Amino acid sequence: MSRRIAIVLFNLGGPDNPDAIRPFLFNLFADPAIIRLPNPLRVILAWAIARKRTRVAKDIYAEIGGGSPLLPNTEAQARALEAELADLGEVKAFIAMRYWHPMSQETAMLVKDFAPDEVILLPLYPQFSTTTTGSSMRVWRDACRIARLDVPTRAVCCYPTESRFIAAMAAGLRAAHAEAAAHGRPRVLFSAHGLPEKIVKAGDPYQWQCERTAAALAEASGIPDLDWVSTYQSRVGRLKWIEPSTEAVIHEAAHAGRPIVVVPIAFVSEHSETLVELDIEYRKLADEGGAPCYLRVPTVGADEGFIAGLADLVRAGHRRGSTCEAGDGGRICPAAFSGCPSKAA
Ligand SMILES: C=CC1=C(C)c2cc3[nH]c(cc4nc(cc5[nH]c(cc1n2)c(C)c5CCC(=O)O)C(CCC(=O)O)=C4C)c(C)c3C=C
Ligand SMILES: [Fe+2]
Ligand SMILES: [Fe+2]
Repeated sequence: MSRRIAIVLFNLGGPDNPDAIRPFLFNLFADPAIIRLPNPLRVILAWAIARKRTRVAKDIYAEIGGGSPLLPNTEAQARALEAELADLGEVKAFIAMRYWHPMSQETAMLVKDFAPDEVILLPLYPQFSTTTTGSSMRVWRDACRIARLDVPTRAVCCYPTESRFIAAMAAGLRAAHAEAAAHGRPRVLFSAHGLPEKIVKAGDPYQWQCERTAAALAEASGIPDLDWVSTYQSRVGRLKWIEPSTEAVIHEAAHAGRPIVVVPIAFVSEHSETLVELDIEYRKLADEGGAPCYLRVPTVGADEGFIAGLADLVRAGHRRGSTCEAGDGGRICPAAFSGCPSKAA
């Protein structure tokens, strides 16, 4: 009989309509991985921040029809991955979003109904952060307990330099760079979602992994003398976030009259942070600063090579247990390894 394998794709989730924005933001700020305060303080603060942020967020999501396309885009990746892995057995890819539906508890019930022989957790975050993959793994474990889902589970923690992910992004970079080069020497920004600096100082490996992705991508592009820099976008709140900010570097490059190419390296599909922040807000900044050209490289989405790379990670997890593509003594994903549910099959 063929093996039944459930793949659980982790992503952040996004509000699917304007009324979902406030509860989505509440869920985000109530996460102890995001706001590191004890309860009831955290929940009170989450309620207040969500209330205040809702106005800004409604304007953001209004630019893309009032809701996030993250779920349909993740569903397309799920279907592509199932097709790519059909030879392993009966493979079904489920989606567990962290802050909006379908969330881990709903998904754990669906996985239980599927009755798999094995579960493989696969974050749609190439770089590990305690705020994203770490947080999703923690709630997945709780959801499994509640759903009484007790199946051998393996986890992929991260894949910051996975060769086919990098190759797919490099192809997009080469195309944008060639177009921008008609206007002068392009300034290339490898832009990742930022984090409060204190989370990185507490040991989160995300920034270090983002820099490895950027370096791998610069190298794989094969563009001689590429002028690139790692930057961080999407700052919210009053804390100090990691630098340099994507906005500041765009401002500087635009005022220097340079063509600008922005490559989102921590997102693997399109949503508000790419379609609004990068394509509308930062483009405006570049135009106003006088940049002769502003191009944003698309995310990999359901690109054939990228999906094949994810499939390789699943196959490695299927064979060996918890996988770490770098395998460098734990530096790359310490939290994932001490925390991810992993049972010998
Ligand atoms: C690499 C991925 C991400 C990290 C790391 C991350 C950390 C992080 N995010 C916030 C606050 C917000 N993020 C918001 C949207 C959002 N964030 C990510 C990814 C990462 N976040 C994605 C993919 C999205 C888009 C969701 C969608 O539109 O579908 C938002 C909501 C939008 C807004 O109001 O700007 C907030 C708020 C914090 C505080 C944080 C780390 C501490
Ligand atoms: Fe975010
Ligand atoms: Fe790893």
